[in-house]
Amino acid sequence: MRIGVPTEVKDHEYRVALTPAGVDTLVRHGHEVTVQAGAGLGAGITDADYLDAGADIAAEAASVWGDAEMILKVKEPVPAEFGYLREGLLLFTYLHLAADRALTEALLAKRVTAVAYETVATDDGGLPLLAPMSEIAGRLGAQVGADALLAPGGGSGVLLGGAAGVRRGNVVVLGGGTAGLAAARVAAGMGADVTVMDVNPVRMRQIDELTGGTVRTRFSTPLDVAGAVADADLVIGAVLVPGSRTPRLITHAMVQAMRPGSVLVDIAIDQGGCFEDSHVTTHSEPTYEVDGKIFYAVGNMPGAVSYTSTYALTNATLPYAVALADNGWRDACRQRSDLARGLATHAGALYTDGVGQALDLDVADVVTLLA
Ligand SMILES: NC(=O)C1=CN([C@@H]2O[C@H](COP(=O)(O)OP(=O)(O)OC[C@H]3O[C@@H](n4cnc5c(N)ncnc54)[C@H](O)[C@@H]3O)[C@@H](O)[C@H]2O)C=CC1
Ligand SMILES: CC(=O)C(=O)O
Repeated sequence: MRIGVPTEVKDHEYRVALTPAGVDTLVRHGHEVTVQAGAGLGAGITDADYLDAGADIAAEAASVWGDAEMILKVKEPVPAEFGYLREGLLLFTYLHLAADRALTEALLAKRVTAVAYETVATDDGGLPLLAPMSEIAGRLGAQVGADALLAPGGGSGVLLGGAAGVRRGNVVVLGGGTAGLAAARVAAGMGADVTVMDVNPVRMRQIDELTGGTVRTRFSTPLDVAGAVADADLVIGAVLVPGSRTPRLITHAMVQAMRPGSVLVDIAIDQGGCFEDSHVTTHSEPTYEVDGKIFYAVGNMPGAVSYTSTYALTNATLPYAVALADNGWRDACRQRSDLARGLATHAGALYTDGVGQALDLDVADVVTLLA
C-alpha cells in the first residue's frame, strides 16, 4: 500500500504520525511510505532519519496526500486540508467528529474511508489509541493549571502545594479515566488537595487503591459538582462518553460562584468540552477569561510535548496502521473488532452512533457493511 505522512498544520502541532521505526516496519511489510519534508522536525526527527529508514520525502503536502492510498495523521484535517479528501482515500487519525460538523460533512461528501483513533475500542471498553495522549494531556492539565493560577497572568495567586500554615490549592477533576487520573496524580504530587468526581464507582474504587487514598473520590451529580466547584482553585475537565459530544457538567452559574482568578482546564474540549463557557483555544492563545475566571481549552495539548507525544502515540498506532496496510481497511476491520469500532465514515455513510446523535445524522450499520 502507498502510505503518506503529511506535516501537521494545526496551530503549534509539532507531533508526527510515524517515526523512522514505523517507516522501517511498514517498508519491511512491503509498503511504500512518503513523508512530507520537515514533518518530523517538531519531534526531533529529520528527513535524513526517514530516508535512512526507507521512506521517500516529498516537498509538498499535495503530493503526499495525492499519491497515497492511506494517510496517517495525528490531528483531524483542518479546512485547509479538506481539498485533499477524496473517494478511495483511507484516513487514519484523530477525528473527534461529534464536535466538528464541518469535517464530518466533508468526509461524507468526499466519501472518504476514515478510521478515528479515539473510537478504536477493545472489547472491555479500553481506548488504546486515545489513552496515551489522555495520559499526557492529564499530566499537562495539572501543569498548565498550576501555571494559570500564577498572579502575573491574572490567576488567584494560589500555589497548589500551599505553604506551612497556609492551605493547599483545591483541585477538582471531573472524570477519573486516563486523563483525569493522570491529572489528579500530578496535582497531588504538587501537594494539592485533589478530588476526582466520576459516575463509575468501580473506577473510583480503583483510583482510591491506585493513589493510596491521597486523591479523594466523589460521585458526580449536578448538586455535588456545583458544591465542589464553588470551592475549587483549579477544575480539570476530563469527562468522556466515547464517540459522543461531552456532557456540559459545569454551568455558567457554577463558574460565577468560584473565587476570582480560579482556573478551569477543559481537557475534554476536543469532544466539545465539559464546561458551558468553554470554547476551543490554541497553543498561541491558550487562555481566556469569563467573569474573572481563567479558562484553558487547547484541543491538541500533547502537541506541546511533541517528542514524548509522538513516540507515545506511534507506539500505540503502529500495529493498527500495519493491520490496515497489510489487509486493507475492510478485512482489517473484519479481523479486528477494536479497529471496526473506529470506522467513522465510508462511501458517504457515517458509522459512529455518538456522532450521529450529536450532529443529528443517520448512522449506518457497520456489521452490515463488513458482512
Ligand atoms: N485536549 C487535548 O489535547 C486532549 C483531550 N483528550 C480528551 O480527554 C477526554 C478524556 O479522555 P480519557 O481520559 O481518555 O477518557 P476515559 O474514557 O478514560 O475517561 C472518561 C471518564 O469520564 C467519566 N464520566 C463519564 N460521564 C461522567 C459524568 N457525567 N461525570 C463524571 N465523570 C464522567 C467516565 O466514567 C470515565 O471514567 C476525552 O474527551 C479525550 O478526547 C485526550 C487527549 C488530549
Ligand atoms: C486526543 C487528541 O485529540 C490529541 O492528542 O490531540
